[in-house]
Amino acid sequence: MAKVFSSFHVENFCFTRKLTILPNSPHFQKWVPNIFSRIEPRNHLFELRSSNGYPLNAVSLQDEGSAANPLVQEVDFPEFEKGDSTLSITVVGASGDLAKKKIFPALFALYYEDCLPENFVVFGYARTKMKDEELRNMISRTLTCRIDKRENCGDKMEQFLKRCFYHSGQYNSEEHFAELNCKLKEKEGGKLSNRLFYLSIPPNIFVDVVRCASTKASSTTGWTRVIVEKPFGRDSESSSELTRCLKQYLNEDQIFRIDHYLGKELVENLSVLRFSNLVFEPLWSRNYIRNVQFIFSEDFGTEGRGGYFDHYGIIRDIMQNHLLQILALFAMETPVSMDAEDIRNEKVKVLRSMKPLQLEDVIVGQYKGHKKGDKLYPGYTDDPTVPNDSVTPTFAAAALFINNARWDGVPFLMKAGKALHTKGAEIRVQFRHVPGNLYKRNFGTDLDKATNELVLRVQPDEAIYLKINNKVPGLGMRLDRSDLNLLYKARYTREIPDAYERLLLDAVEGERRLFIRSDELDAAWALFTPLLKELEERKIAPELYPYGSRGPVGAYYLAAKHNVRWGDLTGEE
Ligand SMILES: NC(=O)C1=CN([C@@H]2O[C@H](COP(=O)(O)OP(=O)(O)OC[C@H]3O[C@@H](n4cnc5c(N)ncnc54)[C@H](OP(=O)(O)O)[C@@H]3O)[C@@H](O)[C@H]2O)C=CC1
Ligand SMILES: O=C1O[C@H](COP(=O)(O)O)[C@@H](O)[C@H](O)[C@H]1O
Repeated sequence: MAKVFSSFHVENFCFTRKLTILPNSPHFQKWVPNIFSRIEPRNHLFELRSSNGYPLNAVSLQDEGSAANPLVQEVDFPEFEKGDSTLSITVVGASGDLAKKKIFPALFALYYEDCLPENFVVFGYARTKMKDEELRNMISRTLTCRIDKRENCGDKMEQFLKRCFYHSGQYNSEEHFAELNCKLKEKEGGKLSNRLFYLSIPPNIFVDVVRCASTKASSTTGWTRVIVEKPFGRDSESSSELTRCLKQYLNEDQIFRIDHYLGKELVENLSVLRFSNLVFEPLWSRNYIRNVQFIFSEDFGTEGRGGYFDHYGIIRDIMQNHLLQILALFAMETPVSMDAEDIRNEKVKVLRSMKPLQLEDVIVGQYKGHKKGDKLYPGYTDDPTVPNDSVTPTFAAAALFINNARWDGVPFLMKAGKALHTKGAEIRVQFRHVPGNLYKRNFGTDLDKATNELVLRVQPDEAIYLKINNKVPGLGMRLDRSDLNLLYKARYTREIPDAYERLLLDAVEGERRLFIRSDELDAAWALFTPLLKELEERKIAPELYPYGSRGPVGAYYLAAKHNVRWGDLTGEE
């Protein structure tokens, strides 16, 4: 008979029990049985951080149920010895930019934080010939991450590097993946093994790798999962074809399509802000919101990635995925729960309710060379890997609409560009004017300056601030716009994990909430594909803007057409 308890503390827990959530707790009904999965502290009752038999270190569970009405139950579970399973993470494309910049640092940070199971190994796989030692040198040489300044970083790094190995092979060679399989088995030592492959490679070789890895290097005892980087296709057709090909070798639940913006702290917080604060959700509709802006800006060009970029352009690189995903989270209806399927169901509904994008809803731009002082900044087409007559946009602004009861008529504006004056990403919510505003004359003729604005600064310097009108202290009545400001670095001492850390951990734990489901992807492509076709078939010339500027003026006209004034990432108004 299962033992029932209402409060529980676990120290160095080694998967000797399973906790299950009783059915009288509706939030938890979908909790996956059989495995220990991370439960988000979504009802503030638990935080479990482990999966599939891996040790949990110093986890504290607190249950607010009572003995009469318990929420947690301990049930029998076959005893597992500590360390009975292994996890391998194979980074395919280990010699590449993303692997060096993001994936290895994220793995090290997870290791440092004790988030990875006791038995885990990292394999690098690529064509470049390298010995294990060379991979280790590459990792330690290029590794910069938030852990750098921490205590014991050097010792931890030594331990981490001992777990890193390399295998050189072709991406379409079953034989080479069979060799990798042998090396993996050797490290696993006959234990139950779970395998995660991270495809950090150009998309044209995704299918080859998935074929070889799934036929020759899948786990035979545990799970096999594959993280697929973007771009996931270039349009509806190629994306469906890619999904079809991958599904010859993998089930949907093995595919983790990553969009690293979903792993950013502020983006994760969007749902918390909306659904756990009474002050926001009632305002979250056309009744109070005038427009919403999603802004992405980089102060550098496509340096070093021109060849890739020219095939995709900024709409595919940033808008169709990162900004659209944030928009969907922003605009979705309240999900039944915070479970992956419930959230993704709501996001798909938003995407499918969107008005088809037309040429008139978009403006495109491309940066040109610009001399500032002594320094000459190159234009996009100065890159030798980019054709001189390329019309690929490095900047785009778009006005999108959601045809549903909540958002009818509200412009959702997106703006994304490279080689602009600043780097940052923000969500800006501009509220309507106060009807019959008693202080109208204090604002002169520009009532826009009097409206409230909620800003979620995704990066850099994560912050949430609300612009409100306030009386300037003193005699007389003068108003100004001030900020209620939640600046993360002032409020929290904890470091913000990199998006790749969060997403890698989620993939290890089988948490799919922040990964893209295939129907979401279809809906996202359905929205952008006709527009992209038209832009490309008609070879619409982008408006040129100088490197380091604020982008094409066309973006201002587009916004003005919808009665919108862009917010400024630098805070200037
Ligand atoms: N870099 C970034 O900031 C971001 C990248 N991405 C995506 O992540 C993936 C990896 O990106 P990134 O690391 O920049 O890519 P790279 O161009 O650096 O490629 C990664 C590795 O793949 C191999 N490779 C490169 N080109 C080819 C080719 N034509 N045929 C076969 N193998 C090739 C190379 O390894 P070897 O020659 O040793 O086999 C290379 O080291 C891509 O899908 C990219 O779109 C997504 C977001 C950001
Ligand atoms: O996916 C991509 O994202 C990066 C920007 O990511 P960030 O986390 O540094 O903001 C962008 O530079 C790249 O072009 C794009 O492919």
